[in-house]
Amino acid sequence: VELIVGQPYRNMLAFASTRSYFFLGDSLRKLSVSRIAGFHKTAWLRSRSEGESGPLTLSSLGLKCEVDSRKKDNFVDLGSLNSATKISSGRVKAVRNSLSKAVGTKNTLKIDEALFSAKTFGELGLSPLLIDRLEKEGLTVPTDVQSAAIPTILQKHDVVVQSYTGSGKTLAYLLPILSEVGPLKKPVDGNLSDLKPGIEAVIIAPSRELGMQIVREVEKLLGPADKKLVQQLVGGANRSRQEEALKKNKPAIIVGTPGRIAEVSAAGKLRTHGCRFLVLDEVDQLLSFNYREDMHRILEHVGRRSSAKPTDILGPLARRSERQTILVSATVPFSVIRAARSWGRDPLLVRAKSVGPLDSISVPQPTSFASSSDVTSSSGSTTQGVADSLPPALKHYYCVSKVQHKVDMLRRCVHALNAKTVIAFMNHTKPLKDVVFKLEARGMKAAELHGDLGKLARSTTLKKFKDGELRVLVTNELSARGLDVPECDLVVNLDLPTDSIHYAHRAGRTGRLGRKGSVVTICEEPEVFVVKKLRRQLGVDVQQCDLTEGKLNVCKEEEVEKLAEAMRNTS
Ligand SMILES: Nc1ncnc2c1ncn2[C@@H]1O[C@H](COP(=O)(O)OP(=O)(O)OP(=O)(O)O)[C@@H](O)[C@H]1O
Repeated sequence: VELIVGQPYRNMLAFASTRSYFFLGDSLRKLSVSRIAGFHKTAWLRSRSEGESGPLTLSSLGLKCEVDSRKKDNFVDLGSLNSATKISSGRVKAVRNSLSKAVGTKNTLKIDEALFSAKTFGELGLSPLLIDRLEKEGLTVPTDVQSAAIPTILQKHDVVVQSYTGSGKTLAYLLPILSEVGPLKKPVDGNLSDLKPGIEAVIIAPSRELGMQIVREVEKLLGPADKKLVQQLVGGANRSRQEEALKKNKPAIIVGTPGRIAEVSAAGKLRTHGCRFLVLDEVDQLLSFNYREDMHRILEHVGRRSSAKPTDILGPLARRSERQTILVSATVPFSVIRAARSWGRDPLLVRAKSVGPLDSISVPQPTSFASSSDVTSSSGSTTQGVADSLPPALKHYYCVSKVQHKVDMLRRCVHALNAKTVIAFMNHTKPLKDVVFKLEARGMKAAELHGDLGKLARSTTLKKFKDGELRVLVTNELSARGLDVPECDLVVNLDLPTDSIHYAHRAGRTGRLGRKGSVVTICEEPEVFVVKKLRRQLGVDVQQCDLTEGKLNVCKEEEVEKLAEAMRNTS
């Protein structure tokens, strides 16, 4: 079945989540060579060679419409499933109300509500109880990716959900699950209390902070009386307490990190064979080497085995399980597509305005560059065409600086853009402290955030940053995915990201929900070619700028070469 969402309106941007994470803990567990070797025979092995492939990403909004209309012959209008409605002034008002309710008074950056989908949650086939809950939470209008994903998941398809950062992917998979599982599910023959015992959904996230964020979203929807029906199994927390809670609360939904879930499962304390849903959030991250053994176990144990026999070629992971497999990320390299084909049954690719078979996707050619030796690509591959994973409202700049002036450049950049909430990325942990020291010395409130800090220090720093007590958060790659601070209006790359995927996730920390945001990459002169390469891969205009007289000035094309020449002469 090939479908296209009949939405006449432009893409949406969802709310700010508080997804933040660091890759300490259970991802760093030792791997068994023999397990990995066996594992390599499966889809994982194939994912290794994915440097030869590119990501399948969202088109920018304007381009998207073109792509959709070109592919129209191959797609069916989702509007036939859900009568498309026009956004009336009343609808816009409802969205505005919904947003202001949900955003609260703290957020000052403007959200473009016109980018929200025209549909209401009520039109998507969700359970009435769930719709009531959503309304109570001030959520009435689904984002485009939710409009596309919810009916598709409810129709029991395996899916890969892809849309740009901050576009509401979490609810896009949580809502159809909660519509089928737990106390908010659709009544069966009018019987609301038809609750099945046992775990019905397992959601995996690559870090404990991200896992906890998802838990909080589920708890919010379940309400205080039923919040124990979701159980976290994240690393860094007391395992025996988690196991006790499992026994006592008999949760329907498990959210956790690969290491901890695999551990508890291996200890025989987690019964997931009756599980109906398996979600891998930030799936391309979960395909990385560190998670292989744990993910292998999870894929093997979640969901009842169907009678289908494994094929010799694909190995045990190819065995079809009766669970529904949902893979989610803003960036979907070919490794994800391959994994989806191996683990799912005729999976569909769900994007903001379209739903189609994975086979309908053409795979871009490989591109790759490495600028840092100890930062690995999330998927083990670099890819091209990730522009569709970037929030469309973002503005991208780069400026050239000598390495010793970078922090000063960052400070000037913050002032020039009058940025209030800034995330500065570096590739390594060690220099973060020095940057903080220099910023503080110049009167700019800053703090470092990385996985080597203790749990308490991390949460305190993050809270301070979210509360506006810090202006600049200096962090490393580990914060690039999931960290959600809606007020973040500037991302600065003090070191070049490893590849376009890393750029996209770093950049995605700002400009969430259609808010304004800028990304400034500060690079040395010899690195300019890398930025230009990134610019090509991203398909966005990364303009060269300089910072003089307290202003960010975009360099005119003819001046760019002169500046480069001047830099070469002074060095
Ligand atoms: N329809 C909606 N209306 C209002 N708020 C929404 C809606 N859908 C989601 N949100 C809120 O938007 C926030 C961001 O959504 P979410 O974290 O799912 O984005 P995402 O696409 O997963 O981003 P990322 O890829 O960066 O993780 C969440 O806090 C969620 O509560």
